[in-house]
Amino acid sequence: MAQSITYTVNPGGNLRGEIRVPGDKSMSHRSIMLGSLAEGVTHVTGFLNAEDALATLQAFRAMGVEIEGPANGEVTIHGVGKHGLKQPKEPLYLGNSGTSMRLLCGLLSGQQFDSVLTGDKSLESRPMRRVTEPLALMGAKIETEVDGTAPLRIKGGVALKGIHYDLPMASAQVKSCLLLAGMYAEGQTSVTEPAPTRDHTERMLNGFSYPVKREGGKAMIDSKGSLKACDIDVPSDISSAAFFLVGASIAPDSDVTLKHVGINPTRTGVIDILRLMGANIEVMNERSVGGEPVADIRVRSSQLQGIDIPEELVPLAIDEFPVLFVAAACAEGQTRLTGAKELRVKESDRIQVMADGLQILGVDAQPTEDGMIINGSLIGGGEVDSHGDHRIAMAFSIAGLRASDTIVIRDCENVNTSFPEFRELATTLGLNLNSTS
Ligand SMILES: O=C(O)C1=C[C@@H](OP(=O)(O)O)[C@@H](O)[C@H](O)C1
Ligand SMILES: C=C(OP(=O)(O)O)C(=O)O
Repeated sequence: MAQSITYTVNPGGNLRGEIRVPGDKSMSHRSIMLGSLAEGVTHVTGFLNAEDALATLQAFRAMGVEIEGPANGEVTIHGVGKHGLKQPKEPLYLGNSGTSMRLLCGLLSGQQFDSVLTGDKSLESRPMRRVTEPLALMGAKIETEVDGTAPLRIKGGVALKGIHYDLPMASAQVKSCLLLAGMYAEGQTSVTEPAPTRDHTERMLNGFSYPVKREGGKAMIDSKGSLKACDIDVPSDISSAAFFLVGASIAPDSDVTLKHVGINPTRTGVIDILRLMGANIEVMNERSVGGEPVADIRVRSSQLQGIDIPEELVPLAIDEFPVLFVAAACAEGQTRLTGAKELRVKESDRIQVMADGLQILGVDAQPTEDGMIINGSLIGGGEVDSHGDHRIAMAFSIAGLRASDTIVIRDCENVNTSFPEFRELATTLGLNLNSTS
């Protein structure tokens, strides 16, 4: 078992400086998956060297793909083609990573061999029927535990057929799972989403010359294409940048520039929400890198105001709510989030766990079934539990900038799943954060 890490944040301070946060997690996963299935050698730069992305990388190595790196963010993938994966000798262990499990579940349903997907305690308690049910409609044979959780036992050698599926929830993982299965299905597979979600799978498939058609909220794929190796430059992860977008907004006298951040419009809800709250955020040097928009982002302190968060922004900021709740705690007036039930089935129940922690710190935070109501107030000190959820650990670290006393955060080891350099970069900018194990 991983060592238990505790963060201690001394109150106050400000954030100043220019940094580049690590590579985008969603794109790093997909670069390994698609690079492995491509014909030829794919070079990736900016790859996220963190546990979740490495879980995907190891899974493909276990299926016979030669992958060099990561070294300084560079990964070289010797693609085996769409039908070249080999049966893994052992179950594929995917750690804490929901994206790895759900996307792989679709991809492996179309292979000729059987496979088993496992994960840590958190991942093995997350709902998987959202992928196994539509895959079953395509003909896939997958066994789950009785409550629909992993381990997932996937039968190979099954003939998949294309379906149309209306997603019941806005989920890029479910959409991507079905598109990947659709690469092995007879006829067309199409997915309609109830609201836009991150579209890295569609963009990257096109980057690998695999046709994916899009019409409004519908994405369509069939099995006729093949993937051609390409070079991928993964930009910085806006979900990691988000901690500093909030931190520099709430801490007085702050001025931070975040370099080379991915600003795909399906990911920038955090900027929109913070701007609605009155944040001072400047998006500079916008450019396109490998089919994805990228920019440098400057953020300076401001007095945030409470708002009703527009529901259409929820899927576009889905991973940023833990730290947005901290922003709301520092805002003047009330902030209300609705339409965010999905937060309850992430690495932890992010509504309950954030509400519990904020209440311990003296904040008036009331959880609701699908969101939270927060009345801005002073943040005190205390001891909170991240429940092994990386984003909760980092969100409470940022709260320290406006706390009146020390905040102790338990169970922070999973920061390594998405942002191993968090403590180092945060302290470089000015956060008083110590880590002990
Ligand atoms: O497709 C992806 O890379 C992701 C999709 C989102 O999950 P859902 O599809 O479950 O909303 C997000 O929370 C996760 O961190 C990454
Ligand atoms: C929800 C997350 O990731 P995943 O679903 O891949 O575990 C996240 O990184 O916040």
